[in-house]
Amino acid sequence: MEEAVANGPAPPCAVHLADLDIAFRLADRSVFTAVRGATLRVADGEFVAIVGPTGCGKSTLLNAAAGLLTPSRGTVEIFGTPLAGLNRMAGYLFQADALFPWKTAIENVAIGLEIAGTPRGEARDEAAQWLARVGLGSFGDRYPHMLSGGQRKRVGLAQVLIRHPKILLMDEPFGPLDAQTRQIMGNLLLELWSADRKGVMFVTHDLEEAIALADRVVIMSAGPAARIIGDFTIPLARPRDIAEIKLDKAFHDVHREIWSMLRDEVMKGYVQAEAVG
Ligand SMILES: Nc1ncnc2c1ncn2[C@@H]1O[C@H](COP(=O)(O)OP(=O)(O)OP(=O)(O)O)[C@@H](O)[C@H]1O
Repeated sequence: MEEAVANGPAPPCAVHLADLDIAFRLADRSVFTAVRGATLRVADGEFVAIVGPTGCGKSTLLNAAAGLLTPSRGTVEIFGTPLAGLNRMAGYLFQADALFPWKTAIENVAIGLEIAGTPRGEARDEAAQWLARVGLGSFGDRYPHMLSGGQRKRVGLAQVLIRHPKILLMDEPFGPLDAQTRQIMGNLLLELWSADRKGVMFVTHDLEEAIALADRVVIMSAGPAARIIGDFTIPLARPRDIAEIKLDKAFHDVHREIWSMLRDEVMKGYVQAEAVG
């Protein structure tokens, strides 16, 4: 039951995954249960990071929230409505670039609006504003291969945010970037998110990144049949600077607390990966 607040019932969660089992049928017809009994609520405007050992099921859980796969048990609700098909309230940012190589940066950012029916000139104007917001105001005419990895991520972020999704689903979005660029992108993400808070599910294997960004960090156990085994509120004030917050004593305290749980699962994850490999 949703918690009641002073002025009536609490508003529905942006994402509510309730008791999900997610299973895959393998080539030999056997069934592999990747996730079992996972329950996760992401409130509107809340930034939740999901961390766990490699291969535990983080992307699988995100894909269930995206409507890209159907759980074998349990329910997915988006703002209180059961999800049927693709989650059209969500914007996705994945590890791999999703830019069209034959379109310029500004065309890549504008395309979502154009497809939704916004006249081309208007879509371009808005795309130019978004490119400026992500620090690429003078790069609109460049094709993706003329941009650095970090710049392509900025274009990707603008491409998602221009459509004003109500929820952001992010799967290791800064994974391929070097450490400094990751920090810069993390700060940019926090700046944009703070200006217009949405519910965020952010998958990462990097506990430091998760703590620096999120309001809550959720820990998954090693698979198969991975479960959510920890849910930590991050007691760090905002606004945050990703580099500076990592020097904070409170950051170290919460990192130690979460890592004491995560460490064992990471070790199990490696043992299982070696056994399969
Ligand atoms: N389509 C599929 N068919 C069969 N098994 C799958 C499928 N997709 C994922 N899996 C398995 O489900 C488990 C969870 O995969 P998932 O990609 O969600 O893990 P992850 O935690 O995101 O991993 P990583 O941190 O390495 O990216 C893995 O054992 C994976 O091999």
